[in-house]
Amino acid sequence: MTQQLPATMSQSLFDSRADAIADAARQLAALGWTPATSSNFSMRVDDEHAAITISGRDKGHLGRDDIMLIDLHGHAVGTTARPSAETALHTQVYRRWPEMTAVLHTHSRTQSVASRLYAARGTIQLQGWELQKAISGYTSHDSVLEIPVFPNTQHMPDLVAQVDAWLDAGKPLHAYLIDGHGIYTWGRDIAEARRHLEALEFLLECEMDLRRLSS
Ligand SMILES: CSC[C@@H](O)[C@@H](O)C(=O)COP(=O)(O)O
Ligand SMILES: [Zn+2]
Repeated sequence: MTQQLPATMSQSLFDSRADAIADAARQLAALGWTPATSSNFSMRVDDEHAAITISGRDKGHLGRDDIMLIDLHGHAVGTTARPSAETALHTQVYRRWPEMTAVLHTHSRTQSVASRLYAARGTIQLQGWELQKAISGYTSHDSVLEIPVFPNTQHMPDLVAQVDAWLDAGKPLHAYLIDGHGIYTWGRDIAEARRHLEALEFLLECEMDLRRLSS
């Protein structure tokens, strides 16, 4: 793949983002959270651009050539490659929160099963778990951490609209599940996004264990 960069963007900047995405993806794939080419990952590069995984690639074996540049409206920049089918969900985060620089989307079994279990309710309310404090802004296990579960659709504008509606209602949002699909979360840097993802995976496992053991 040939990736032409804008004149104002250095190759080393783009490469550092591509390498960080590939590293994170490899580690998440090793955990079994990106089966069968699923999942997608991105990082902000500057105020107008992000680096994102090319659609359909094996996320456990990404190299620089599997990452491409887009603008914050999801258009390819300097390449004919096709960005992730779910690019609109990444650019939505970058447009809404200038401080966010990484978006991670995975398809673990836990995320997938939890999304189905709680889809009818439309939300998972986590409370009482110490690990809630791994989510930025949460300082106590006592607070309620609410993760919405949106219906799945192949039509990205509908998903984007559901996320917008949640935020426009003034509700906090650090992550969301999509029914039968997976999870999206983000962070001010990729380490924060990973911390959110790992904490949420753990919290969803705990909730489902509790449900299983108390039924
Ligand atoms: C391989 S099925 C999963 C896809 O439909 C999609 O949900 C996904 O996560 C990966 O899509 P991609 O276009 O590679 O970013
Ligand atoms: Zn997906």
